[in-house]
Amino acid sequence: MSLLPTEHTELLRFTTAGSVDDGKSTLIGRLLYDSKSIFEDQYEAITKTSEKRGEVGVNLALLTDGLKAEREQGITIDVAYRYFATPKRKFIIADTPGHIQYTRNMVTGASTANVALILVDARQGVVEQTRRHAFIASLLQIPHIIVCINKMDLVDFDEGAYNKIKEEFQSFSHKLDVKDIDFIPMSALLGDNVVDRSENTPWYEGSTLLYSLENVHIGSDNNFIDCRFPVQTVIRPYSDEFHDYRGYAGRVAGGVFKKGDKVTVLPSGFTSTIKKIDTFDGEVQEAYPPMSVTLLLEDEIDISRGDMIVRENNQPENGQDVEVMLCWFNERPLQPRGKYAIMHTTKEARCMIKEVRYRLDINTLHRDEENKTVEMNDICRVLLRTTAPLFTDSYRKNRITGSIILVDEGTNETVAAGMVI
Ligand SMILES: Nc1nc2c(ncn2[C@@H]2O[C@H](COP(=O)(O)OP(=O)(O)OP(=O)(O)O)[C@@H](O)[C@H]2O)c(=O)[nH]1
Repeated sequence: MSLLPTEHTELLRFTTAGSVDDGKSTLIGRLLYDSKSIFEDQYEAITKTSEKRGEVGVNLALLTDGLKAEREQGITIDVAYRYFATPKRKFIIADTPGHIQYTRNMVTGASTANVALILVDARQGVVEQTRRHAFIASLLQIPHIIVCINKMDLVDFDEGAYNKIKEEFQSFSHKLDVKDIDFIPMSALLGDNVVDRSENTPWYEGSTLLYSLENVHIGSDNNFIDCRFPVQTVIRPYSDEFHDYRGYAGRVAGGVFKKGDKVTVLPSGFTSTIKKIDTFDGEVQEAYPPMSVTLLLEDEIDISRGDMIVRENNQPENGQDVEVMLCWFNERPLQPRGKYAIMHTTKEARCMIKEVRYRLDINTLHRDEENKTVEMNDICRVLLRTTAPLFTDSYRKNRITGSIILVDEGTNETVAAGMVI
């Protein structure tokens, strides 16, 4: 039996969040090292660098320092992605810097994550940043949160310290919309409860971080109920062999599509039946998220990029007024009644910010309806008016059909990400 992950091994995406120096880099380094995901030569290189710097022991944070350097060069790469695998799962880590202003980094890194790791320094306890990160994780509907209570070695692995932080976190997280929260006492530096069970926390009955990451149930993180297929490309090869081939390629955003299913195409409203489902590896009988497939229909109907294939009795919202929670990314503040390009699944349109309903203070969750100036990293609720109808679901129901992005047409910069309410 091969111990290497196969292409069918489940993929889990997670993001890390914490204040500066809570130990994110050390934790990722420890995870990679103890799970044997780094190569000997990398380990030798960081051993040498640690010695040269006169550090005691090997500084595992150096493993991610290359990424840090990259990150610091510019805003465009301020979320660094890292990949590792164990025989059980493949992992993609979105590593975001912990600076106070960097809400947008977390939003970028977390929008597709299954799990968010929120680091807390055991000596500091829950701080403003912790609340902020928990709030963003709930806003982005990250299905699982693991609160990593780190640096337990500096509080003598005291159960009381751990319980106090856990209770403090729970006292505000119950107000947030998070389904699954776990707490793990650990020392990223020494490796306690990261990959190996710690002997220093006999009072802790939960699992190690790697065990949780390998076993957390992510199968139901996707929506398998409401059928949504945004058409990305119409495939119509111009060769004799395929002369009657006409397929619609894209990625399933929700539900299960089966051969023989009756479907409806938006916006035209035409109906047809699925004749065949093709993939890169050949024909399949059914398709579900996040598969990339090509659907072939029984009838010749006019379909183009940005259209959506759904079921007649279960359709998304279809309109030009869209209410969203926006996270503003740009240095130029939001322009009330400003016009932006809007991207939603495979569809592009233009929109105007019709009204800012309120700005949210994410530390207090207070809704400010007086001062509605929205600046970088602010979160606000707005009403958008689009030039063409969008087929949306609430973000709560579907993270793909429920998200939008706003782009400044002049500079081509992404200025905001939004979640449909
Ligand atoms: N004693 C102790 N020190 C730790 C632990 N984890 C990290 N550290 C130390 O805390 C400091 C900060 O760790 P980093 O991993 O660089 O922190 P970070 O959160 O990645 O910092 P930024 O990337 O700058 O946001 C380093 O000196 C680490 O050695 C731990 O579990 N115990």
